[in-house]
Amino acid sequence: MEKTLYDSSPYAVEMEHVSKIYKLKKKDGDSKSSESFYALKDITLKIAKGDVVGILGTNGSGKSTLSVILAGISDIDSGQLAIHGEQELISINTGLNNQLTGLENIHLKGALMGFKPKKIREIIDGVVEFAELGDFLYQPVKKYSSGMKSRLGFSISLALDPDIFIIDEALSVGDKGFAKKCLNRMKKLRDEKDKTILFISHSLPQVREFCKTGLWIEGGHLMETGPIRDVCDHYSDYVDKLNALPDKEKKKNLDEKFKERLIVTEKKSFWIKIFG
Ligand SMILES: Nc1ncnc2c1ncn2[C@@H]1O[C@H](COP(=O)(O)OP(=O)(O)OP(=O)(O)O)[C@@H](O)[C@H]1O
Repeated sequence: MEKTLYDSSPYAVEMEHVSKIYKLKKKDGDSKSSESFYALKDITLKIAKGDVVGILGTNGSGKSTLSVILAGISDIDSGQLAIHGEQELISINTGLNNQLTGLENIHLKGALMGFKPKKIREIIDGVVEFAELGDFLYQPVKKYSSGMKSRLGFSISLALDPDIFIIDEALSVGDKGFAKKCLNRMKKLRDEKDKTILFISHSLPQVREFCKTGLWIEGGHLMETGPIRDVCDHYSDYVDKLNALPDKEKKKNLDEKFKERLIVTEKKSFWIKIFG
């Protein structure tokens, strides 16, 4: 992945023919073939700096795969990718260290970002205030509920002030009050700073209200990008039609989608003959 910071590119993200392949576990023990699976297939897109993009798609379509690739956590298997700016992924799986306390996690994340201790001390107050975790801050994260982890992860990411926020379903855990507070903060960032925000959510009303651009992925393919209203309408029609299908047809559709993404490679067998 090419990563260029503080450059003059009008884009935060440029992807060309990007594919991501995962190996599948064998179900029948057949050693002659190995199966892999396109989590994303041939994705070409550009995301402008300062855009707020809603990423839509049914379960398993590849949204989280895209989010970890854009966050620089996962490599691509083919194609080209350029990220212009510092990015932070905020997800349910927040990347916190479970053995450390909340406070220690803030120190660790700051240190990993290359911040000096003074700068880390400066951001701690902001994190503590936003997360509202009280004395839980001094408890190991393994004692946290998923909502509390989300609070801490979200607050740390906000304090790190990246150029690109990637929010993967992070607002679907935790209580409504905190989700509202996060959304309000993100709206402020959207309106006042030139941050790029990539927002993955199954809540269409939230996406419609918050985002400018829509990006719809289905079965690992890019279906559509465009104004958020259009993409939401088309996606919503698609989901309605899918849900109206009888169960047998739904299963057929899922099986077909799976087959389209499957890569089967025949392995050659080598026999070594030992002549005595
Ligand atoms: N580490 C992995 N190893 C193998 N397969 C994976 C891995 N991660 C994801 N997949 C598969 O890749 C596909 C895309 O998964 P992904 O999590 O990106 O979908 P998603 O759109 O985020 O789904 P959801 O809305 O359910 O969160 C799925 O079929 C999933 O089973």
